[in-house]
Amino acid sequence: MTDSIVKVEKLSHRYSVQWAIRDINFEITKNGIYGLLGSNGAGKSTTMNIMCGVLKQTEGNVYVRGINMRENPVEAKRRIGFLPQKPPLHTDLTVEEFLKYSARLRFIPAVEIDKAVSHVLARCSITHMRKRLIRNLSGGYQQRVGIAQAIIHNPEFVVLDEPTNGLDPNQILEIRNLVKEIAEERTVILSTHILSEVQATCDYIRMIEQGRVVFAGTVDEFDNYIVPNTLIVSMIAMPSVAELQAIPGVAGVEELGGPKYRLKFTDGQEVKERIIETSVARGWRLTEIYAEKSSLDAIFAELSKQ
Ligand SMILES: Nc1ncnc2c1ncn2[C@@H]1O[C@H](COP(=O)(O)OP(=O)(O)OP(=O)(O)O)[C@@H](O)[C@H]1O
Repeated sequence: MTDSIVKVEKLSHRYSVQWAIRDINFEITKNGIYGLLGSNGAGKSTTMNIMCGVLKQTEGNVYVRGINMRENPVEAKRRIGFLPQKPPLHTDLTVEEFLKYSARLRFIPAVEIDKAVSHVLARCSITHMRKRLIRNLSGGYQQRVGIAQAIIHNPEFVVLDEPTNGLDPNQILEIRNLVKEIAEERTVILSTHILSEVQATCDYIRMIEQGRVVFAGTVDEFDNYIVPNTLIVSMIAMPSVAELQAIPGVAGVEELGGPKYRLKFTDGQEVKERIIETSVARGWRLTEIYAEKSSLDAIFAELSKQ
């Protein structure tokens, strides 16, 4: 069997005249949780809808385990589970009725449906809710039902479009944990416009802006993408701001309270050595100096500009 779990090749889509996504390429060959990150309107849902075969692309191809979604959608979709941005829940059904219905839609043989439903009820911790009408469930439980229908046919690849959108903080944590659990057995790709969501849940990031992929890598690589340009320093004998500013390479000084400063610098590592040397020479008694990591928000803003 091919190593390629999913491959997106030169994918472009135009709704009317305007391109929603343009030339998206990526391949997933390793299990893990992949975050598709982008601001509103970046093209995440369009990409996911095409990957799952619910929208026909204008150009390009999607392969699931080497099967072309356009040419052989039934076979490709067997391997994919999908939770769209608006979960396809029939709210007048009970949880159990809805999952049985989903199982039939996924061609699960009649004799295996009860077992499949029991399995996903347990997996998503909703067994005790199985007789409840979906419309009476909280947002968090409805989302669990949405995830349960996405994995009812035990797909090896699961696509979740903004799975924590609209949930309260406790529900968000619960859904994140559930996503991590289901990813132990399969590959998951989820979309979000929230940076902390990716950091908390995902192993890898694809960032998409204005319909194009602008970053692909691990969460750590993403975090380090922009070289830090600030240092945090603490000193026992605090110098004045003017004295710090006079050190060549220091472009700005911000007092952080206590014996702590944030120094903006312009010329890489050398400035750190200069600060240490000056501190020793003038008896400032430096206790701490480290480069500050760029916040994900800063990286996001930087990448969005490209
Ligand atoms: N059915 C449609 N008809 C016309 N334009 C559309 C349609 N759906 C999406 N678009 C446009 O395509 C672009 C990408 O939208 P898409 O929904 O894929 O983005 P997104 O990243 O998922 O954003 P969001 O998080 O807001 O859903 C946007 O400019 C959007 O307005």
